[in-house]
Amino acid sequence: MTLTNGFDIFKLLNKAQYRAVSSEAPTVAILAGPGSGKTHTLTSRVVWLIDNAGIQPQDVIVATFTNKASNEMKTRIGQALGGGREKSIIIGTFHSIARRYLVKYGNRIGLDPKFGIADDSDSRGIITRICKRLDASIEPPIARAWISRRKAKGTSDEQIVKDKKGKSVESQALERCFEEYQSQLERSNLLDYDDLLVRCVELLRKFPQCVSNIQTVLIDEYQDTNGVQYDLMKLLAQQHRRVTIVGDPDQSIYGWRSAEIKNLHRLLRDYPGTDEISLEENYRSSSCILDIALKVIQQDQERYKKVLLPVRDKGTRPVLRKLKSSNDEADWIVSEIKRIRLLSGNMIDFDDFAILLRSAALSRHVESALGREGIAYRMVGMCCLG
Ligand SMILES: Nc1ncnc2c1ncn2[C@@H]1O[C@H](COP(=O)(O)OP(=O)(O)OP(=O)(O)O)[C@@H](O)[C@H]1O
Repeated sequence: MTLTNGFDIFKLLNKAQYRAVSSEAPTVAILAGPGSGKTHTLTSRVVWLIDNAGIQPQDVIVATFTNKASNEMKTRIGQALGGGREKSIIIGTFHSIARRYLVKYGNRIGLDPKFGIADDSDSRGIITRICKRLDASIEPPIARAWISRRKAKGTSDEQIVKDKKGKSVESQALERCFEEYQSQLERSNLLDYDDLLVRCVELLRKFPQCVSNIQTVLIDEYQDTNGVQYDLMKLLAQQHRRVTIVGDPDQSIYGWRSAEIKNLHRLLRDYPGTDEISLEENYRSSSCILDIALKVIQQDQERYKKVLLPVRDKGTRPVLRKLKSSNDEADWIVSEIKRIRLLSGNMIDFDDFAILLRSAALSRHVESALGREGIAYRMVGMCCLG
């Protein structure tokens, strides 16, 4: 399959990926494990929908979970489509897409178009002040998480029933804090991140014509959507009900941010006839790594079952060592680096090794051990993994 500009981005697709990219079904669910080319497939589907199925770029919405992912996707789509056509596609995080519609049409639901955004630290500050003033024994971080969870739930029928049941156990102090927080935001013409989604849902429910041009909606990392994001996805796609999602239920990392694994079943229920496609080949890891990862994850009896077949060779068997102290761990890591380097006749150099830490605070012992052995190292991305 060649594009109108003669570029053949599809030649790199395997059979299952190709089927997903060119599926004629209105709704497509691509469910696959890590490193199986999900993002690559989603990007190619956007290109196919525009170049092959004739959908106009400005009628396509692609939602991702980070700005970085959006930018990368835009670049890749741009390279394939050419002619700057990617510039008209609405690609962004759920929040940026919601903000865009609210700026344009928010006055229809009584929003001042000059609204500001309360970022995390603004929200924290407002809630801390309210908690102090209320003099209730609620911790501001708990109140904040509760408020955010409440907004993120969305408004599906299941959820409303649950909310009604839950009301009696919700503490009055939290309710009060919630109300005060909302009126403070309103007085200051601010929306927090959750409000962007909630208000956009309200807008699109009342004024579906705001998205009447939208032909198709594609979602990356679908496993991380929460209730309100699901509502938003449905509303954005309400005109033609054409949705493509890619995700890996095993990789859901936003449980704490109300990501709902149930959203997958909800999608299959709400969009009967969804073309379910699994990508089984893994391009990233050796079979030894995949075997161990599967053994861990398969302990979850309720997981959505899917296969992961290595394309790469067997590789080296991963080793799990439990040592008595952080010092012992650090010494062992350094001795392993030296051993492996020696075994390779110094072909493997120090900058071929990476040591991953769950948090930067854990680096002290490792850094001392490396220092003792005179091994130069570089600390990168002082950000936690866990
Ligand atoms: N058909 C293919 N042939 C060769 N390489 C491929 C193919 N599909 C994907 N890849 C490569 O596999 C790697 C993983 O691709 P990609 O990032 O799209 O996977 P992913 O499933 O989105 O990963 P993750 O689960 O981590 O988000 C990339 O280096 C990509 O270029």
